[in-house]
Amino acid sequence: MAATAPPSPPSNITCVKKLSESPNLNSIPSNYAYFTNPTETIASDSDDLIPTIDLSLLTSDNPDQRSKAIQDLDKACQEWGFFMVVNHGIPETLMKNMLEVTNEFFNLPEEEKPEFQPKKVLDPIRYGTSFNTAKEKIFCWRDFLKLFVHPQFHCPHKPDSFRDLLLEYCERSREVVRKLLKGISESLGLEESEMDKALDLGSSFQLFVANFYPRCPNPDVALGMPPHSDHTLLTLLIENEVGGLQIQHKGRWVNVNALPNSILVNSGDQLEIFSNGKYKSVLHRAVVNNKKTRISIAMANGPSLDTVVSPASQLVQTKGCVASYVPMKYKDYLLSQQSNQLNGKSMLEQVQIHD
Ligand SMILES: O=C(O)CCC(=O)C(=O)O
Ligand SMILES: [Fe+2]
Repeated sequence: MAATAPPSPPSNITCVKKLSESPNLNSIPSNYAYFTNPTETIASDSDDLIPTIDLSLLTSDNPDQRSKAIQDLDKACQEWGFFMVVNHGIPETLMKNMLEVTNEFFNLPEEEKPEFQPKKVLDPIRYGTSFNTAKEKIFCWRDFLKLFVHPQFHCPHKPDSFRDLLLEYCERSREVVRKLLKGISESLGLEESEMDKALDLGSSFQLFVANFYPRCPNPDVALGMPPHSDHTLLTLLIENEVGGLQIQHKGRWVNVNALPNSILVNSGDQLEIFSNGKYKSVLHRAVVNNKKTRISIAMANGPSLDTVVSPASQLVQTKGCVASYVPMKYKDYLLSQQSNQLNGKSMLEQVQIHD
C-alpha cells in the first residue's frame, strides 16, 4: 500500500491571527468558507449526557470501584469514543499556565516565528496555519503549533517559561494516558499490561498540538477544524474556557461543554485498529465564534513510532473473528495523515478491510 505522500512545501499563507487583526475585517476571504450543511442538527450535551470517567476510581484499590470504572470506560468508548476525565491528578494551575504560555507563544511578534516554520512534514517543531495549506483549497480558521514531546522532547526557546511547563504537562498527561490505557486493555478483555507491551508505550509517541482560533467575523461558514478523527490512541484536550469542540454522536453534532478542570478525551484511529473496530475513533470538529479567541491544547498520544499496529491478536483469534484492518507502522500512518488534507476518517479507510 502507498502509505506515504511526498512532503509538502512550507506554507506562505498568512496566519489567521494576523488576518483577524486586519482593520475593518467584516467578512472572511472566500477561501475560508466551508458552508457547513445547514440541515445538520446540533445537540447540546445535556440532551444526552457525555460520559465522565473518574480516574481516581479507575486506579482505586477497591476492586468493585475499579471494575465499575472499567465498565464505564468500556461503555464510553463503545457508545461515544469520547469522555471527560475528572480527578485526573493534573494540577489546575499547571493546565492554566499551559494555556497562558501557549497564548504568549502565539502573541509573539510575527517576525519572531518564522524560525519555527517547518521544512518537512514531520519536523519536530511546526508552527503554521490551517492544517496543510499545500493541499487545501479551503483553509481552517486556525493557527497551530505542533511539537514532538516524547520520546524526544522539543520546545521553542521562547517564551521563557514554556519549556519547564510543557515538560511537566507532557509527563503528567502521559501518566493519565497510561492509566486510561491499562483500563481500556482490561475493558477489551486483555491483561492490564497488554497494550503497554503490544504498542511499546514506554517509547510512546506524544505530540503537543496547540490550536489558536481567533475571533471570526463569519463563524457560521468558517471552521476551526473540519470533521476528522485523530491518528492517535487517545487525545487529551484542554481549552481556555471558550467552547468550540463538537463531537459526532448518533449522527448529530454535539456541543461539548467541558466540566471545570476536566480533561476531554477522544479515542483515535490507532485505538480503533487495535480494538479491531470495537472502539471506533470519534469524528469531531472545532467551530469558531465572533466574540473571543479560543485556545485548545490537544495532546496526541500514540504507540511508539516504530510499532506496526494491527488488531490485538487475542481479539482476532476467537472463532469467527477476522482482522478488519491491515497492519501499518504508526510512523507511516502519521506521515500520510499529516501530508494530506484533514478529511473525516479518510486515512483510516485506507487500512480498513471491507468484506
Ligand atoms: O480545538 C479543538 O477543540 C479540537 C482540536 C482537534 O481536534 C485537534 O487538534 O485534533
Ligand atoms: Fe482532533
